[in-house]
Amino acid sequence: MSRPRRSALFLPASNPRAIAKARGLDCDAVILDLEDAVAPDAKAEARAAAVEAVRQGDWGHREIVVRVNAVETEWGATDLAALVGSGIDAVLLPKLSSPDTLAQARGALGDRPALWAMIETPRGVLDLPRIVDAGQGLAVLVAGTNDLAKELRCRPGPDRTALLPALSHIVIAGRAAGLMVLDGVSNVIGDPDAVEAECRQGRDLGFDGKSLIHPSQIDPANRVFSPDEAEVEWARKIVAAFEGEERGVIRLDGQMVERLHLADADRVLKIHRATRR
Ligand SMILES: CC(C)(COP(=O)(O)OP(=O)(O)OC[C@H]1O[C@@H](n2cnc3c(N)ncnc32)[C@H](O)[C@@H]1OP(=O)(O)O)[C@@H](O)C(=O)NCCC(=O)NCCSC(=O)C[C@H](O)C(=O)O
Ligand SMILES: [Mg+2]
Repeated sequence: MSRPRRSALFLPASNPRAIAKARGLDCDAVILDLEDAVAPDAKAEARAAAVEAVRQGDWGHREIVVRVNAVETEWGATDLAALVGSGIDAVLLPKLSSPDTLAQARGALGDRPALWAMIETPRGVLDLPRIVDAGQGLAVLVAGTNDLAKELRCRPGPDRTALLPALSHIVIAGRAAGLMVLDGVSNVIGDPDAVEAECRQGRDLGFDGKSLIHPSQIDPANRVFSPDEAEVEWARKIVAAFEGEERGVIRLDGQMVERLHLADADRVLKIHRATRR
Protein backbone atom coordinates (compact mmCIF):
# COMPACT_ATOMS: atom_id res chain seq x y z
CA MET A 1 0.00 0.00 0.00
CA SER A 2 1.22 3.53 -0.68
CA ARG A 3 1.15 6.09 2.13
CA PRO A 4 -2.15 6.88 3.87
CA ARG A 5 -4.15 9.70 2.31
CA ARG A 6 -7.17 9.90 4.61
CA SER A 7 -7.17 13.68 4.78
CA ALA A 8 -5.83 16.01 2.06
CA LEU A 9 -6.22 19.65 3.10
CA PHE A 10 -6.49 22.37 0.45
CA LEU A 11 -5.36 25.88 1.27
CA PRO A 12 -4.80 28.93 -0.91
CA ALA A 13 -1.04 29.32 -1.44
CA SER A 14 -1.71 33.07 -1.23
CA ASN A 15 -2.62 32.72 2.49
CA PRO A 16 0.52 32.73 4.69
CA ARG A 17 -1.46 32.19 7.93
CA ALA A 18 -3.00 29.02 6.50
CA ILE A 19 0.42 27.80 5.32
CA ALA A 20 1.88 28.33 8.80
CA LYS A 21 -1.12 26.66 10.42
CA ALA A 22 -0.98 23.62 8.12
CA ARG A 23 2.51 22.68 9.38
CA GLY A 24 0.92 21.80 12.73
CA LEU A 25 -2.22 20.04 11.51
CA ASP A 26 -2.73 16.28 11.55
CA CYS A 27 -3.66 15.89 7.89
CA ASP A 28 -1.95 13.28 5.69
CA ALA A 29 -1.49 15.68 2.78
CA VAL A 30 -1.41 19.43 2.27
CA ILE A 31 -2.49 20.79 -1.13
CA LEU A 32 -1.22 24.32 -1.78
CA ASP A 33 -3.70 25.73 -4.27
CA LEU A 34 -2.74 28.01 -7.13
CA GLU A 35 -6.06 27.50 -8.95
CA ASP A 36 -9.61 28.36 -7.91
CA ALA A 37 -8.82 29.60 -4.38
CA VAL A 38 -6.44 32.23 -5.78
CA ALA A 39 -7.67 35.38 -7.52
CA PRO A 40 -6.17 36.12 -10.97
CA ASP A 41 -4.16 39.10 -9.76
CA ALA A 42 -2.64 37.05 -6.91
CA LYS A 43 -1.47 34.12 -9.07
CA ALA A 44 2.19 35.13 -9.33
CA GLU A 45 2.48 35.86 -5.62
CA ALA A 46 0.78 32.56 -4.72
CA ARG A 47 3.11 30.62 -7.03
CA ALA A 48 6.18 32.17 -5.40
CA ALA A 49 4.75 31.50 -1.92
CA ALA A 50 4.09 27.84 -2.76
CA VAL A 51 7.64 27.31 -4.03
CA GLU A 52 9.02 29.02 -0.92
CA ALA A 53 6.81 26.94 1.42
CA VAL A 54 8.10 23.76 -0.20
CA ARG A 55 11.70 24.99 -0.05
CA GLN A 56 11.40 25.83 3.65
CA GLY A 57 10.17 22.29 4.39
CA ASP A 58 9.14 21.37 7.94
CA TRP A 59 6.12 19.45 6.64
CA GLY A 60 6.79 16.41 8.82
CA HIS A 61 4.77 13.34 7.86
CA ARG A 62 2.54 15.38 5.56
CA GLU A 63 2.67 14.81 1.81
CA ILE A 64 3.09 18.14 0.05
CA VAL A 65 1.17 18.72 -3.17
CA VAL A 66 0.65 21.82 -5.32
CA ARG A 67 -2.51 22.26 -7.40
CA VAL A 68 -1.45 24.20 -10.48
CA ASN A 69 -3.69 26.10 -12.84
CA ALA A 70 -4.95 24.09 -15.78
CA VAL A 71 -2.29 23.56 -18.42
CA GLU A 72 -4.52 25.29 -20.99
CA THR A 73 -4.73 28.54 -18.96
CA GLU A 74 -2.38 31.51 -19.17
CA TRP A 75 -0.77 30.45 -15.85
CA GLY A 76 -0.45 26.67 -16.35
CA ALA A 77 2.95 26.49 -18.08
CA THR A 78 4.58 28.96 -15.65
CA ASP A 79 3.20 27.04 -12.64
CA LEU A 80 4.67 23.78 -13.91
CA ALA A 81 8.02 25.38 -14.75
CA ALA A 82 8.25 26.85 -11.23
CA LEU A 83 7.83 23.38 -9.69
CA VAL A 84 10.57 21.60 -11.65
CA GLY A 85 13.09 20.26 -9.13
CA SER A 86 11.17 21.85 -6.22
CA GLY A 87 11.03 18.66 -4.14
CA ILE A 88 7.24 18.50 -3.86
CA ASP A 89 5.63 15.09 -3.61
CA ALA A 90 3.03 15.64 -6.32
CA VAL A 91 1.46 18.11 -8.71
CA LEU A 92 -2.34 18.11 -8.81
CA LEU A 93 -3.76 18.86 -12.26
CA PRO A 94 -7.24 20.44 -12.15
CA LYS A 95 -10.05 19.74 -14.62
CA LEU A 96 -8.10 16.93 -16.25
CA SER A 97 -10.09 15.89 -19.30
CA SER A 98 -7.66 14.07 -21.55
CA PRO A 99 -4.59 11.81 -21.31
CA ASP A 100 -2.78 14.27 -23.62
CA THR A 101 -2.76 16.84 -20.81
CA LEU A 102 -1.09 14.31 -18.51
CA ALA A 103 1.62 13.78 -21.11
CA GLN A 104 2.04 17.55 -21.52
CA ALA A 105 2.44 18.05 -17.75
CA ARG A 106 4.90 15.17 -17.54
CA GLY A 107 6.89 16.67 -20.41
CA ALA A 108 7.07 20.01 -18.60
CA LEU A 109 8.02 18.52 -15.21
CA GLY A 110 10.45 15.77 -16.22
CA ASP A 111 10.56 12.45 -14.33
CA ARG A 112 9.27 13.83 -11.02
CA PRO A 113 7.08 14.43 -9.10
CA ALA A 114 4.02 12.14 -9.14
CA LEU A 115 0.88 13.46 -10.80
CA TRP A 116 -2.54 13.66 -9.17
CA ALA A 117 -5.56 14.47 -11.30
CA MET A 118 -8.83 16.18 -10.46
CA ILE A 119 -11.74 14.57 -12.26
CA GLU A 120 -14.32 17.32 -12.39
CA THR A 121 -15.48 17.73 -15.96
CA PRO A 122 -17.98 15.56 -17.85
CA ARG A 123 -15.26 14.80 -20.45
CA GLY A 124 -12.86 13.78 -17.68
CA VAL A 125 -15.42 11.35 -16.27
CA LEU A 126 -16.18 9.89 -19.72
CA ASP A 127 -12.51 9.53 -20.64
CA LEU A 128 -11.42 7.98 -17.33
CA PRO A 129 -10.45 4.62 -18.87
CA ARG A 130 -7.99 6.35 -21.24
CA ILE A 131 -6.76 8.70 -18.52
CA VAL A 132 -5.94 5.99 -15.96
CA ASP A 133 -4.26 3.83 -18.62
CA ALA A 134 -1.98 6.68 -19.72
CA GLY A 135 0.70 6.08 -17.07
CA GLN A 136 2.83 9.26 -16.83
CA GLY A 137 3.28 8.72 -13.08
CA LEU A 138 -0.40 9.28 -12.33
CA ALA A 139 -0.88 8.14 -8.73
CA VAL A 140 -4.11 9.64 -7.36
CA LEU A 141 -7.53 10.69 -8.67
CA VAL A 142 -9.39 13.42 -6.77
CA ALA A 143 -13.10 13.98 -7.34
CA GLY A 144 -13.90 17.64 -7.96
CA THR A 145 -17.47 17.72 -6.76
CA ASN A 146 -18.02 21.49 -6.92
CA ASP A 147 -16.96 21.76 -10.54
CA LEU A 148 -18.76 18.54 -11.45
CA ALA A 149 -22.03 19.82 -9.97
CA LYS A 150 -21.59 23.08 -11.86
CA GLU A 151 -20.79 21.38 -15.18
CA LEU A 152 -23.55 18.79 -14.88
CA ARG A 153 -26.01 21.47 -13.65
CA CYS A 154 -27.11 18.96 -11.03
CA ARG A 155 -28.18 19.61 -7.43
CA PRO A 156 -26.29 17.16 -5.25
CA GLY A 157 -27.98 18.08 -1.93
CA PRO A 158 -26.66 16.71 1.38
CA ASP A 159 -26.81 13.08 0.24
CA ARG A 160 -25.07 13.82 -3.10
CA THR A 161 -27.43 11.49 -5.00
CA ALA A 162 -26.93 13.27 -8.32
CA LEU A 163 -23.15 12.83 -8.09
CA LEU A 164 -23.09 9.15 -7.11
CA PRO A 165 -22.70 7.72 -10.65
CA ALA A 166 -19.67 9.95 -11.32
CA LEU A 167 -18.16 9.25 -7.89
CA SER A 168 -18.49 5.49 -8.38
CA HIS A 169 -17.02 5.76 -11.86
CA ILE A 170 -13.97 7.53 -10.41
CA VAL A 171 -13.53 4.77 -7.80
CA ILE A 172 -13.92 2.01 -10.41
CA ALA A 173 -11.44 3.59 -12.84
CA GLY A 174 -8.93 4.31 -10.10
CA ARG A 175 -9.11 0.81 -8.68
CA ALA A 176 -8.80 -0.75 -12.16
CA ALA A 177 -5.46 1.02 -12.58
CA GLY A 178 -4.23 0.57 -9.00
CA LEU A 179 -4.49 4.29 -8.22
CA MET A 180 -5.59 5.88 -4.96
CA VAL A 181 -8.90 7.77 -5.03
CA LEU A 182 -9.88 10.77 -2.93
CA ASP A 183 -13.42 12.05 -2.48
CA GLY A 184 -14.35 15.67 -3.23
CA VAL A 185 -14.58 18.43 -0.65
CA SER A 186 -17.48 19.20 1.64
CA ASN A 187 -18.15 22.95 1.64
CA VAL A 188 -19.66 22.69 5.14
CA ILE A 189 -17.70 24.42 7.93
CA GLY A 190 -18.83 24.22 11.56
CA ASP A 191 -20.95 21.06 11.34
CA PRO A 192 -18.63 18.14 12.07
CA ASP A 193 -21.52 15.64 12.01
CA ALA A 194 -22.39 16.59 8.44
CA VAL A 195 -18.73 16.32 7.42
CA GLU A 196 -18.39 12.96 9.15
CA ALA A 197 -21.52 11.65 7.40
CA GLU A 198 -20.08 12.69 4.02
CA CYS A 199 -16.76 11.03 4.90
CA ARG A 200 -18.62 7.81 5.74
CA GLN A 201 -20.46 7.96 2.44
CA GLY A 202 -17.17 8.42 0.59
CA ARG A 203 -15.52 5.56 2.48
CA ASP A 204 -18.47 3.28 1.75
CA LEU A 205 -18.22 4.14 -1.96
CA GLY A 206 -14.60 2.94 -1.85
CA PHE A 207 -12.58 6.17 -1.55
CA ASP A 208 -9.26 6.04 0.34
CA GLY A 209 -9.66 9.50 1.83
CA LYS A 210 -11.22 12.91 1.39
CA SER A 211 -10.06 16.27 0.12
CA LEU A 212 -10.81 18.99 2.70
CA ILE A 213 -11.04 22.77 2.92
CA HIS A 214 -10.92 23.52 6.67
CA PRO A 215 -8.85 22.27 9.65
CA SER A 216 -12.06 21.25 11.48
CA GLN A 217 -12.66 18.60 8.79
CA ILE A 218 -9.40 16.73 9.46
CA ASP A 219 -10.45 14.77 12.56
CA PRO A 220 -13.65 13.38 11.04
CA ALA A 221 -11.78 12.35 7.88
CA ASN A 222 -8.91 10.69 9.77
CA ARG A 223 -11.36 8.86 12.02
CA VAL A 224 -13.61 7.58 9.24
CA PHE A 225 -10.83 6.56 6.84
CA SER A 226 -8.87 4.68 9.55
CA PRO A 227 -9.93 1.14 10.40
CA ASP A 228 -11.77 1.10 13.74
CA GLU A 229 -10.92 -1.24 16.65
CA ALA A 230 -13.45 -3.87 15.61
CA GLU A 231 -12.10 -3.96 12.04
CA VAL A 232 -8.52 -4.26 13.31
CA GLU A 233 -9.47 -7.05 15.72
CA TRP A 234 -11.35 -8.95 12.99
CA ALA A 235 -8.42 -8.52 10.58
CA ARG A 236 -5.99 -9.89 13.18
CA LYS A 237 -8.31 -12.84 13.78
CA ILE A 238 -8.40 -13.66 10.07
CA VAL A 239 -4.61 -13.43 9.74
CA ALA A 240 -4.16 -15.68 12.80
CA ALA A 241 -6.73 -18.18 11.52
CA PHE A 242 -4.91 -18.59 8.19
CA GLU A 243 -1.47 -19.10 9.79
CA GLY A 244 -0.37 -22.64 8.84
CA GLU A 245 -3.77 -23.17 7.18
CA GLU A 246 -3.73 -24.88 3.80
CA ARG A 247 -7.41 -24.60 2.98
CA GLY A 248 -8.65 -21.75 0.81
CA VAL A 249 -11.80 -21.29 2.85
CA ILE A 250 -12.52 -21.62 6.57
CA ARG A 251 -15.32 -21.03 9.06
CA LEU A 252 -14.56 -18.27 11.58
CA ASP A 253 -16.97 -16.97 14.22
CA GLY A 254 -19.96 -18.22 12.26
CA GLN A 255 -18.82 -16.77 8.94
CA MET A 256 -17.23 -18.07 5.76
CA VAL A 257 -13.79 -16.53 5.32
CA GLU A 258 -11.73 -16.97 2.15
CA ARG A 259 -8.21 -15.95 1.17
CA LEU A 260 -9.60 -12.81 -0.48
CA HIS A 261 -10.64 -11.78 3.04
CA LEU A 262 -7.09 -12.50 4.20
CA ALA A 263 -5.75 -10.12 1.54
CA ASP A 264 -8.18 -7.44 2.71
CA ALA A 265 -7.24 -8.09 6.36
CA ASP A 266 -3.58 -7.52 5.44
CA ARG A 267 -4.55 -4.20 3.80
CA VAL A 268 -6.53 -3.09 6.88
CA LEU A 269 -3.60 -3.90 9.19
CA LYS A 270 -1.16 -2.04 6.95
CA ILE A 271 -3.35 1.11 7.06
CA HIS A 272 -3.69 0.69 10.83
CA ARG A 273 0.08 0.51 11.28
CA ALA A 274 0.71 3.43 8.94
CA THR A 275 -1.80 5.74 10.63
CA ARG A 276 -0.87 5.14 14.30
CA ARG A 277 0.89 8.34 15.34
C1 LIG B 1 -13.15 28.62 3.63
C2 LIG B 1 -12.14 29.52 4.27
C3 LIG B 1 -11.98 30.79 3.43
C4 LIG B 1 -12.66 29.91 5.68
O1 LIG B 1 -11.68 30.74 6.25
P1 LIG B 1 -11.87 31.38 7.69
O2 LIG B 1 -13.27 31.91 7.85
O3 LIG B 1 -10.73 32.36 7.88
O4 LIG B 1 -11.68 30.14 8.67
P2 LIG B 1 -11.49 30.15 10.22
O5 LIG B 1 -11.63 31.52 10.78
O6 LIG B 1 -12.40 29.11 10.76
O7 LIG B 1 -9.98 29.67 10.38
C5 LIG B 1 -9.47 29.34 11.65
C6 LIG B 1 -7.99 29.15 11.54
O8 LIG B 1 -7.70 28.10 10.63
C7 LIG B 1 -6.95 28.58 9.53
N1 LIG B 1 -7.45 27.94 8.31
C8 LIG B 1 -8.67 28.04 7.75
N2 LIG B 1 -8.75 27.27 6.68
C9 LIG B 1 -7.55 26.67 6.55
C10 LIG B 1 -7.01 25.74 5.62
N3 LIG B 1 -7.74 25.29 4.56
N4 LIG B 1 -5.76 25.30 5.81
C11 LIG B 1 -5.00 25.74 6.85
N5 LIG B 1 -5.46 26.64 7.78
C12 LIG B 1 -6.71 27.08 7.60
C13 LIG B 1 -7.17 30.08 9.51
O9 LIG B 1 -6.09 30.71 8.87
C14 LIG B 1 -7.25 30.37 10.97
O10 LIG B 1 -5.94 30.32 11.49
P3 LIG B 1 -5.48 31.26 12.67
O11 LIG B 1 -5.97 32.63 12.34
O12 LIG B 1 -4.00 31.17 12.69
O13 LIG B 1 -6.14 30.68 13.89
C15 LIG B 1 -10.78 28.79 4.47
O14 LIG B 1 -10.99 27.71 5.30
C16 LIG B 1 -10.11 28.37 3.17
O15 LIG B 1 -9.51 29.19 2.49
N6 LIG B 1 -10.17 27.06 2.84
C17 LIG B 1 -9.50 26.50 1.70
C18 LIG B 1 -10.16 26.94 0.41
C19 LIG B 1 -9.50 26.30 -0.79
O16 LIG B 1 -8.34 26.00 -0.79
N7 LIG B 1 -10.29 26.07 -1.86
C20 LIG B 1 -9.81 25.43 -3.05
C21 LIG B 1 -9.94 23.96 -3.00
S1 LIG B 1 -11.54 23.34 -2.97
C22 LIG B 1 -11.87 23.00 -4.60
O17 LIG B 1 -11.52 23.78 -5.41
C23 LIG B 1 -12.47 21.67 -4.88
C24 LIG B 1 -12.62 21.23 -6.31
O18 LIG B 1 -11.80 21.81 -7.24
C25 LIG B 1 -14.05 21.18 -6.74
O19 LIG B 1 -14.35 21.61 -7.86
O20 LIG B 1 -14.85 20.64 -5.97
MG1 LIG C 1 -12.65 22.32 -9.02
